[in-house]
Amino acid sequence: MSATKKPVCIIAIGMAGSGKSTFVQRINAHLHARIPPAPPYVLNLDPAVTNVPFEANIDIRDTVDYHEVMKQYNLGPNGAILTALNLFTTKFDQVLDLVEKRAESVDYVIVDTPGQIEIFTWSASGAIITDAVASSLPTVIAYIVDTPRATAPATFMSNMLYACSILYKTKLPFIVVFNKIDAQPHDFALNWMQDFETFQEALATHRSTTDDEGAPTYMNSLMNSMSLVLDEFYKHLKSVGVSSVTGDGVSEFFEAVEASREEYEKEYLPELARMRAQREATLQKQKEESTARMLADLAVDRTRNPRSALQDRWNPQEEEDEEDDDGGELNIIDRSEEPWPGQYVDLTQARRREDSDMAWPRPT
Ligand SMILES: Nc1nc2c(ncn2[C@@H]2O[C@H](COP(=O)(O)OP(=O)(O)OP(=O)(O)O)[C@@H](O)[C@H]2O)c(=O)[nH]1
Repeated sequence: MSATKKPVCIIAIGMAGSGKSTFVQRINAHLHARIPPAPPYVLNLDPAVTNVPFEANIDIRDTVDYHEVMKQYNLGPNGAILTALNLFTTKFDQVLDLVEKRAESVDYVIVDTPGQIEIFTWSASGAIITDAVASSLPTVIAYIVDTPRATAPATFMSNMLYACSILYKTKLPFIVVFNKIDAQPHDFALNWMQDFETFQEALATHRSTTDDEGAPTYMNSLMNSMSLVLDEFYKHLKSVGVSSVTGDGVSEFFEAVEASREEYEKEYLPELARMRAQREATLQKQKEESTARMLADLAVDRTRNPRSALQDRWNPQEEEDEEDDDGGELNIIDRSEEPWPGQYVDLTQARRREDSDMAWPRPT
């Protein structure tokens, strides 16, 4: 790896049971088996997972105790996963520091995300982590699909709509990983993606897409329209078929990752720079507008009320006089340094104290 070449970060996202953890284990093993070995840097962001089938370099479970979060905040499982992720995100700068220290020696950083997909994809923490990683390393989303389950057109469509929403949210290079091809080859999915009419036929012949009288159901017509929308999304999509169990397709996956690195550099980075410049320009414009508004308000006030405006002007002489009065400093009084701090003095009983030079009034 050249000194300037940064590692690619692969963020593995997928519905529960899609085989995400098995996939992460498989690509981890694949990189270890390379000649020479290229062990990746692995992050586990799932606080609730009991067994991680791979050796994670950074594990959220070492930082946050998910069961303790449940108890302390009185939360259910999903709330606790989200809270654990939020807590971990507050320390994510340290994680990035550790990752950056390894940037010279690793080719890949792999991130496994919580099993409940929406906790990562639709939470502020997920967005913060993704943005933080993507602004320092070339980053690609690996969206894992359970291929045997996606043979039902409706499941396929909902998976693809989800993928599409993540793509539009992150704007990062995206690889759809059709997993479990040992159990179900993914050519049907490629067909559906290349030719939407084939998908519509599959929809029409699928039992649940017609009602009792044989007319297309609401879901059927919705999905027909959606497949037209998704057609555009499919055109820009990389997809590979993988078996996390046998290792089939893993090399093709890494070819897609390398292509994604180029895509990140050509498309995402300039876009990121453009967005940052735009954000700064907007902020600057807002600042200028609010200053101009304030000055305009002041001008109106002065025209309406010229006498008080005159009095309100800064007079350096006045300031000098004031400084003379109190030495120009705010005096902080520390009462604990008084001779008898906070002491109640009964004047009728007062006796002269040795260290006092005050003449106390005597009762008559
Ligand atoms: N046949 C086959 N089964 C697989 C493959 N990948 C994963 N599985 C199985 O799918 C099930 C789910 O796999 P996990 O890796 O636990 O899935 P996950 O998405 O991490 O699940 P969560 O822990 O809920 O996030 C397990 O029984 C795996 O053995 C594959 O490529 N082929």
